[in-house]
Amino acid sequence: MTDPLLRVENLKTQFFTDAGTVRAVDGISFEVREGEIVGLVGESGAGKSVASMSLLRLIEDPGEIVAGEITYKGETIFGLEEGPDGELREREDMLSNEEIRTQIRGNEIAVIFQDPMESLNPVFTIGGQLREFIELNRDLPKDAAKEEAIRMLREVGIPDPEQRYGEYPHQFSGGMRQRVLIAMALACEPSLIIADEPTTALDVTVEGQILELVDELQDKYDTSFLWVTHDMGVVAEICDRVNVMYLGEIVEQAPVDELFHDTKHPYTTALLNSMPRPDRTVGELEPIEGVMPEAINPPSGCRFHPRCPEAREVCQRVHPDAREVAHADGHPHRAACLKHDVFDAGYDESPPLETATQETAGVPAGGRSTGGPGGEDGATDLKDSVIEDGGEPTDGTRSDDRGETHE
Ligand SMILES: Nc1ncnc2c1ncn2[C@@H]1O[C@H](COP(=O)(O)OP(=O)(O)OP(=O)(O)O)[C@@H](O)[C@H]1O
Ligand code: NI
Repeated sequence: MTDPLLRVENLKTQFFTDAGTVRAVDGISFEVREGEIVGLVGESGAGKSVASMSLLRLIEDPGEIVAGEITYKGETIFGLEEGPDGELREREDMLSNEEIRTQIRGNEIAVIFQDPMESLNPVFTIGGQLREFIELNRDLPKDAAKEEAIRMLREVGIPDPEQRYGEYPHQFSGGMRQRVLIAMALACEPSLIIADEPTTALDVTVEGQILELVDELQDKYDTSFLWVTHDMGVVAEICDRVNVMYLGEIVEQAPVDELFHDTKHPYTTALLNSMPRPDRTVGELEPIEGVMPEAINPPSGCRFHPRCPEAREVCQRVHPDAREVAHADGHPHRAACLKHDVFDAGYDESPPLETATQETAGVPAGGRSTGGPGGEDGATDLKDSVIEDGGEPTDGTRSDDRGETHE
């Protein structure tokens, strides 16, 4: 296999606040290969945005990348080595801020954020901003840049682009503005686009259209994406492979079909069970019990154990790293859960823990069995629907969960 486009190894990003050290990203490893759409999914506060900002070294004070390695096309975006004094220092071959700004950002790796109004200036026309961006980044004369801007607007499905070119951001709908940002991201033909919840603020129909557009453009330009979302429905729609994040860690990593059909981490199961689906009424949804703890003081052992229906005593003590538990489509399926044999942690012999989830899960109406050896029926349920209904696992009900899971 060829080298991945982007390789992230054991990345740690922390914020040094008065209240303590926030371990926002705590040792994550993943790759994005050429032409892939890779998901980063998890609840609010999991560390998805901090992880994606770290990739372009956009973390600001009091935050800092404290460990790990980020490699893009063989270039070191971040890396540490031990200096002569024994202290860690930045590696010599690490790109400078200037190099990141001029050679990587925009040209090689573009970013699309959730709120287009943050990226678009309200006092300049859409076309003017896009043209200027193209002029600066592609070294084209004004006329050619304008032509290219109009072409890009058409490419992302803005009707009547010559006309809309002269309009201001407030004259565009949310979905149209997001299309403009996609045009801007694509304008320099980057190899990788990092998209941080770019469709979260949109209604479901518009979101669907944008996801379709991304799929099309991805096919055409062979751009790779790192797609950040809290929504498993979005993951099912566009991702090839997915990383599930919980409290700063990647707890499961697999090709998307494999993740949905053969879920290996109870947190992923919980995320999938909390996802609206056409075959379920809202009343049948099972919200994940409890709230994610603070990243300042994460729980001992497995960080998910206080909320996990399958937690055993050992899960309080032993911290699982993500290990390969299966292999699918030429990719490893990794999970950080002690119940798997590869951990050899004595899970089977360990007494079940009384977690909040297990107490409430006993209520018959919930339909979910208590933890213990047979506690995987959540996952079994899911096998029947999500993928089999043709990649449309969600419907109009999806917007319902937005307010609750994001912000
Ligand atoms: N500037 C900052 N100072 C202190 N803590 C921060 C800062 N930025 C982020 N954090 C913390 O880092 C952790 C991860 O935040 P992050 O924004 O990456 O989560 P997320 O997964 O993107 O969530 P969401 O879905 O809400 O966007 C959180 O605990 C957050 O409070
Ligand atoms: Ni975020």
